[in-house]
Amino acid sequence: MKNNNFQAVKRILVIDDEKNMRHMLGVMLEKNGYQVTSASDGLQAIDLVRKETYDFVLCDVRMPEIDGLQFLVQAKNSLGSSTVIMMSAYGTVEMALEAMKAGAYDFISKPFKVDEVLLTLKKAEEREQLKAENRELKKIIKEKQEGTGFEPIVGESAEIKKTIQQAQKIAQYDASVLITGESGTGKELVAKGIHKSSSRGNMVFYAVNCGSIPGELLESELFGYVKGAFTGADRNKKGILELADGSTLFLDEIGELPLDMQVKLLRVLQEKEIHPLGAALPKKINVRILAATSRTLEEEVALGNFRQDLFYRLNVLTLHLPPLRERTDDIPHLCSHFLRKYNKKFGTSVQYPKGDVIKKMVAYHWPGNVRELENRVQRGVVFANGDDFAMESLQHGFFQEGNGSGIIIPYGELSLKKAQKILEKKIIDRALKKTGGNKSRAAHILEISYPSLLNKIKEYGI
Ligand SMILES: Nc1ncnc2c1ncn2[C@@H]1O[C@H](COP(=O)(O)OP(=O)(O)OP(=O)(O)O)[C@@H](O)[C@H]1O
Repeated sequence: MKNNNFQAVKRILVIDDEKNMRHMLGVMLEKNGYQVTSASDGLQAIDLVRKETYDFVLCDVRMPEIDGLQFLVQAKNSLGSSTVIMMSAYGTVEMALEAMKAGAYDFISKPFKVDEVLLTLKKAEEREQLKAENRELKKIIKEKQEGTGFEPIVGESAEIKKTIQQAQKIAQYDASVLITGESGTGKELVAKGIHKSSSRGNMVFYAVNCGSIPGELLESELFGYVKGAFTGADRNKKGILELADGSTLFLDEIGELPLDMQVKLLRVLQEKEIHPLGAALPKKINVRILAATSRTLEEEVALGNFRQDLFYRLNVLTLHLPPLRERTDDIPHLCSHFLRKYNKKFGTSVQYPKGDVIKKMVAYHWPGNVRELENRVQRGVVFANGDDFAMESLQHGFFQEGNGSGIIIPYGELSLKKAQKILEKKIIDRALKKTGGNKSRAAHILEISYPSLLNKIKEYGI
């Protein structure tokens, strides 16, 4: 584990095979306020930079075992933002220049004066400070130009504001996220926001719906394959996990992922590596997984459809998107937003729906959530009469539940048992609709136990 703690004192690693040189540099640098660590060869230095973070590395060019250039190449991934300065003796300047091409900041020629070393370090420090300021300014400009990534999410309700606040926090941690919520509540929109406002925000956002790819294609789509892996594999193909290397992958409907794929995904999360079909060796990748589900994964775990270990892995940072019926304050804002969107798209100027329609919309249970609202507004614009919103697009289906009980007992049925079953089936149906398929909440509304609801669902084939 790297120690990346903030340090006010600058840390420096001196790599030189000459003991006297290490000693002289150590004394001189410590006297000037640096915290010095020494390594007598490149291999030992690689080990050190893997474990610790250094602000500067002063590295001799010519050394036994591996030379300074080889050290630079082999330690590249571990050096991070360390500034490397090469020390070259007579005859190794060429190599020092090569090292600069490979990423070293500067070189100083041996023998050098103490001031020369200090001046080079000072220059490098100033450059680092300028770079950091530049990064900060770029970030501010980017945020000003593009916003934080959550602007497309419309809503003024306390619920959605809280969700966005949580999402903004979550975005800063480079960990997997599980986003739950009924279909159409905006899980993908929030995932995009998390990606955009994260450190990976400049990269392309990748998304896959696990339920929409046939099982037999899923593995090659996600993990890729090498030429000859199976009949028809006439070239290497990168999977989406590899394409998303360095970026974010949104896995929608993760609950639909077949069990064998769940094992493979767990490996991605644990080992940070993928194994393309037919490949001899695994490949290291660095992808941030944002998974979403409209199912209750705890239930899927209990039913044996979802691996518990994968669930725990994903369930570290979670975000729940409340259904639209639980944040009805958003309805008028969303309605205006979609009206503007489709007026712009179709070049129309359809007016906001008149009358007490908003009241009715607020009372409706919105099983398809924001997506349903968007579709209804779009239809209202398309079928508008002049500038008058087509009201039937909003009203259709709104009052279905109010038209009588909707429960039909066959004429002449005298068995109380059978009538009770019909009634039970209908009420369970209704409760499941009301909770968007969430069985534990449905059981609560129905005032029966969860296992009893599962039994009835099975019995009635719901
Ligand atoms: N708060 C919101 N503001 C604006 N548009 C929204 C909002 N929430 C959802 N939408 C829109 O509604 C549609 C559905 O959203 P999205 O695809 O993000 O939902 P989802 O929860 O991922 O759905 P599913 O589970 O079915 O994939 C999209 O067109 C999205 O842009």
